Amino acid sequence: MSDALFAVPAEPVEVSPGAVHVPGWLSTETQRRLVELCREWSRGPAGMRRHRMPRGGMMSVRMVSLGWHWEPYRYSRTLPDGEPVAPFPSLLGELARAGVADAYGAPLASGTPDYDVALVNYYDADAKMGMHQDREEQADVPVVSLNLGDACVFRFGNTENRSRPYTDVELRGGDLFVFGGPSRMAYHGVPRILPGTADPDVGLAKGRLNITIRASGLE
Ligand SMILES: O=C(O)CCC(=O)C(=O)O
Ligand SMILES: [Fe+2]
Repeated sequence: MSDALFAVPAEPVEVSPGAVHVPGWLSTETQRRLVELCREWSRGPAGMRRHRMPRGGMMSVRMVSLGWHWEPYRYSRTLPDGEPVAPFPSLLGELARAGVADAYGAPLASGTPDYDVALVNYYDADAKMGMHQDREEQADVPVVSLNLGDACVFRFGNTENRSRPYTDVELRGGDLFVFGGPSRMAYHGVPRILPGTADPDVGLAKGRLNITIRASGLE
C-alpha cells in the first residue's frame, strides 16, 4: 500500500477501550477514489436500496452490501430477489487492515479471520441510524468505518443498552473509526448529519457516505 493513500492523520483518539477515532486518515485523493467506487457499487447490479425494518418502517439510510448481503438483521449470499451480491473489493480489506494497524498501533494478529463484507451507507441531510450493535458477524474482528462527504454526529455507547453512557463524536469526511475488543459489541448510531460540511474536492456534492468493513466469520 503506497503512502499516497493516506493523509498525515491526527493522533488516534481512544473513545473507549478498543474504540479509536483517527481524524483525517484518508488522503483527499483516496477519498475521491472511494466516492467514485461507491457510485459504481451503488449503481449495481444489486445496488443501493433502503431496507425495511422488522416492525415495518423503512430505514432512512440507503445501503449497498459487498461480499455478503446484509439487511435487518442477517447476512445472506443472495439478495431477496435472487440477485448475487457484488464481490468484496480487496482494496477495502487492505484499507481495513491498515486502519486497524494505525488505530491500535499494531497489526491484527496472524490467523485473524479476513475482512469479507462491507456495507456502504448513504445518508442524505435527513437520514439517521438508530442505536444498534453490529452483531450478525460470527467473528470477533474489529469493525472499520471510513467516512466520506458530510460530517455527522456518531454516537458511541456502551455494550449494555442504547442509552447513556455514550460519547458523541463528530466524524468528518476522511476520518477512520475502529471498534473492536471490549468495544466490539458497543451500541452505536448516527443521530444526525451536518449538511454542507464536505470538502468540495472529494466529489460528493451532498450527503455522507460511510463504508463499514467487517469480517463475517461465515463460510
Ligand atoms: O454510518 C455510520 O457511521 C454507522 C453505520 C453503522 O453503524 C452500520 O452500518 O452498522
Ligand atoms: Fe453499526
